Amino acid sequence: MGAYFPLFINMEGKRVQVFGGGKIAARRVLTLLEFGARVKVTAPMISKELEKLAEQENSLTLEYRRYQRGELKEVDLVLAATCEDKVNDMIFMECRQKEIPVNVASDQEKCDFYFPGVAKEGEITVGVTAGGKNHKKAKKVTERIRELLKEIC
Ligand SMILES: C[C@@]1(CC(=O)O)c2cc3[nH]c(cc4nc(cc5[nH]c(cc(n2)[C@H]1CCC(=O)O)[C@@](C)(CC(=O)O)[C@@H]5CCC(=O)O)C(CC(=O)O)=C4CCC(=O)O)c(CCC(=O)O)c3CC(=O)O
Ligand SMILES: NC(=O)C1=CN([C@@H]2O[C@H](COP(=O)(O)OP(=O)(O)OC[C@H]3O[C@@H](n4cnc5c(N)ncnc54)[C@H](O)[C@@H]3O)[C@@H](O)[C@H]2O)C=CC1
Repeated sequence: MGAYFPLFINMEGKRVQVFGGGKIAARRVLTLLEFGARVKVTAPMISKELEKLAEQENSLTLEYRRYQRGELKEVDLVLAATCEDKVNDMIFMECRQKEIPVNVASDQEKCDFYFPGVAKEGEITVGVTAGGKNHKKAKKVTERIRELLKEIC
């Protein structure tokens, strides 16, 4: 497959539902909040990091429960980041059926979009992806761009 086009989306007020409340969810929720999204995290266990964040951020709500098949409605974007591959697959299938853009953290084949490494300085925003093929390289490049932006912006 060819490279994914870097579309820059207005996330202000968009409703994002994140399944899973672990390490990966926390990193991504933090990024989404910076861009003005309204985020709901649904998971039986939610990390301390996310709990602290929810105390400070009105745009973040936490739901302590498992994903339920058929539950998705009035959602603009979904991230499936549970540690259960089967659950992530079920979320993926429901999103496909309801035409909700979805990212499955455990399976690069099941991503309508990749979650980029983000470098932001003032009005400049850079998103980095290796097209699902090399998250380590994406991370390295993002870090270098962050340094560069600090220097020149
Ligand atoms: C395909 C993608 C799917 C998606 O969009 O969900 C995906 C998939 C996977 N990542 C895995 C592991 C890790 N990913 C990271 C970090 C990042 N991963 C990110 C994006 C993406 N990761 C998507 C596009 C990737 C691309 O562009 O090619 C970044 C850019 C953005 C973000 O997640 O915030 C962020 C770096 C930016 C930053 O830090 O700023 C770390 C932490 C670290 O490296 O420190 C680890 C821990 C492991 C380690 O350390 O090895 C595994 C598990 C299997 C494995 O270990 O290989 C899979 C599953 C699979 O590959 O199928
Ligand atoms: N894309 C990426 O950058 C990376 C992706 N991964 C993948 O991401 C996924 C999550 O990784 P971590 O955050 O490290 O896991 P974690 O173990 O820290 O968190 C897992 C979360 O899933 C929740 N969960 C379990 N069953 C659930 C259900 N039925 N419904 C809703 N939530 C449920 C747990 O309560 C917990 O909050 C894994 O599938 C892993 O393979 C892992 C590393 C990096």
